[in-house]
Amino acid sequence: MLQVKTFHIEDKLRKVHEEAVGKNLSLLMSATEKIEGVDPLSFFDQGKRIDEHRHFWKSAEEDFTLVGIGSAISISKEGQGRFQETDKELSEWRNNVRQWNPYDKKGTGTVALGGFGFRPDSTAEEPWEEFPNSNMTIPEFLLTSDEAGSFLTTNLLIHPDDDIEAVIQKSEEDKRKLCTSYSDEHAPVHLEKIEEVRPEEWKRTIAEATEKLADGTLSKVVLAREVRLTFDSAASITKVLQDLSSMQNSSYVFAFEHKGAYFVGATPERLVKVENDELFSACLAGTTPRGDSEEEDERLGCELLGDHKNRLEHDFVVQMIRGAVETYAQDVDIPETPLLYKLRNLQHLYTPVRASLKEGFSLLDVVKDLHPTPALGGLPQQQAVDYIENHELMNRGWYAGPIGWIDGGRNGEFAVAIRSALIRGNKASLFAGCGVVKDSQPEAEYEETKVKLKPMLAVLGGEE
Ligand SMILES: C=C(O[C@@H]1C=C(C(=O)O)C=C[C@H]1O)C(=O)O
Repeated sequence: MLQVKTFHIEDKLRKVHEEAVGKNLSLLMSATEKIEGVDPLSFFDQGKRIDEHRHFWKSAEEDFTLVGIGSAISISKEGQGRFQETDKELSEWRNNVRQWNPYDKKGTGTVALGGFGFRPDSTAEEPWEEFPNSNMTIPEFLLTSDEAGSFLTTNLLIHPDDDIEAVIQKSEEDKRKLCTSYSDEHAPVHLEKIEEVRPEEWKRTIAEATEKLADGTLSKVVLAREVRLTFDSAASITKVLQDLSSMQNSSYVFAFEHKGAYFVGATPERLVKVENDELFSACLAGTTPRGDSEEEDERLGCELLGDHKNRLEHDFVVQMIRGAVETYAQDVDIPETPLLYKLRNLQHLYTPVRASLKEGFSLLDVVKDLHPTPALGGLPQQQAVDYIENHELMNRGWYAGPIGWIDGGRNGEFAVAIRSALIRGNKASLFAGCGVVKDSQPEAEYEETKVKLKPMLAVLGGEE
């Protein structure tokens, strides 16, 4: 067992409980301590002994991991106001928190992790029955790891009628379990069946969309499809996260658990990040495969940079993101021409966005206006979203929605939940989509989605 240095928070808990009794009010307590020798994946794995509500987040560009176990505060909203209502409720809890956090570290303390479904109004349709429309959770136990070390935050909602000694004992036991390194073997799954959901019909929807696009009502629409897998046994999410982390460079690796179902993936696409009031977004649209040799890879990259159809798809995203960011930020810096963003199986056109967040706005304000960008929805936004609702052959649920975290100090990051799968026991649904413009070819788009499915397929027993 690893030796973990922790400070004890008993006295703090007793003090908060006394106050809760005195005021006859539930109070949120948050205490952050520095710990050593805890591996984030092990912490996640051990979390299943404590609560079936776990979150995992690894940043794409830096060594920064968050793991949340259990929930002190869980906020689920739906409808057009879901981002702002979530923001408001989080602020109310944070304004009233009894907090001990001697570290000035982003991603510690009352961090909320979670995500929002693609549509504001979608209900729990198959296969998303376990997932609320949106959920942001302040976990009971949060591990924050970066190159400077690891921090453990305990967030507990203390009620006046709690048996505080029992609460103290349980939280100490839970922490001990979480900080014990895992010994279980995590075997890969064996794939028994792959079922593409109506591939020929999907290609026909692409052809129909190009007709609609040719008449000018829509400029771009993103259409996705689903592939269903069956395994010989339940998939180990720890193993899936481990493999995604080692195989997928430049990608956010994530898992969100709700009632035994897991939304897992490795997405390359940042929606927006705010750190020290600096705002970063990214335009990612336009796709080609990686080459087998260096020369071929370079040739494919050059062709992508010069390809009219892909540049058009990409420019729609740049224009829209610029407009949304300018509302909330100043000194907006967006290069004129895109770069290449190279992943293991694919390369994308990529334009980074940098700006300064204006005072008085929060990360979720920006998320509300950015989502969905034309990289996931289309243009004009509402017509494209309605077109998707009426024509796509699957329920998006959280696929292509914003997922991420936000702390109490205006720092946080949201990515777009693509290259993802919903896993439940020995079954999984994988999702992948592509931007359709008037010149798109159904067969080429089908092939593109096949490559986009590879990262998840490869860690679920399929071929890469
Ligand atoms: C919709 C997806 O990817 C999006 C579509 C892209 C494209 O059409 O070129 C590229 C990156 C993503 O913005 C997906 O992977 O499911």
